[in-house]
Amino acid sequence: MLDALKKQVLEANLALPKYNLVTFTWGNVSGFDKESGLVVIKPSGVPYDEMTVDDLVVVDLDGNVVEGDKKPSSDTPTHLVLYKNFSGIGGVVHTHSPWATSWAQAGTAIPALGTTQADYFYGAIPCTRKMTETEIKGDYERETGNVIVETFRDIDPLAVPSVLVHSHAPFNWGKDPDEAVHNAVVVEEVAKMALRTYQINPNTQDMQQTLLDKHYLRKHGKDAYYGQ
Ligand SMILES: O=C(CO)[C@@H](O)[C@H](O)COP(=O)(O)O
Repeated sequence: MLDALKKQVLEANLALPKYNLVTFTWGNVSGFDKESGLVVIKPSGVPYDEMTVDDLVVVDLDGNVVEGDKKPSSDTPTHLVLYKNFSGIGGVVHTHSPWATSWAQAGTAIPALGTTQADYFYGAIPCTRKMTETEIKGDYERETGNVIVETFRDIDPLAVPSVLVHSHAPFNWGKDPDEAVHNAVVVEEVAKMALRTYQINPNTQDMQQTLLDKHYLRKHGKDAYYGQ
């Protein structure tokens, strides 16, 4: 079942080490099939260089395994909360990419300091609040999804396809697994750029609104000149 989606999800998972977004078996990618309401996700703890399409696991939105003989990713509950709450997304990626994870561990949103981030995120990449002891000791993965949804109460997840989970690492999404991985690569790049910008000039002001007013409207407004 879902052979085409399984191929996409496998390729997206194998792209994580290729783009240096993960070490060992860290991170995971899933894909959502709207028609069936089923999710294809990475098996937990399987090395990427050994992973095959037959290792992937198919679950329903309640987390029940529909197909597959391996345990699904330990982060499956987080992916499922995002699919249930962010309509229109078809792929979710979680990594521990070092630069973005550094911002997450600091509990700080990545400010938009330049046009690269403005192009993709039109502003800051948000960081969730710190999770409570109850949330952490409870169903941590499901509560991680809930705190992400809470963070996006006033943010359109289709406009800002990424978040830093406080003290943990980034989650990213997109219309499909491939776009979700693309966004994960960009988050890591802009996280690196922002950190280095502050190293060069600690007084760098957050350019978010300036970029939004000027750059965003020029490149993405009604008179957009960007792209074909
Ligand atoms: O965030 C974590 C662990 O802190 C997980 O994302 C692991 O990095 C990968 O877990 P599996 O997907 O292999 O279960």
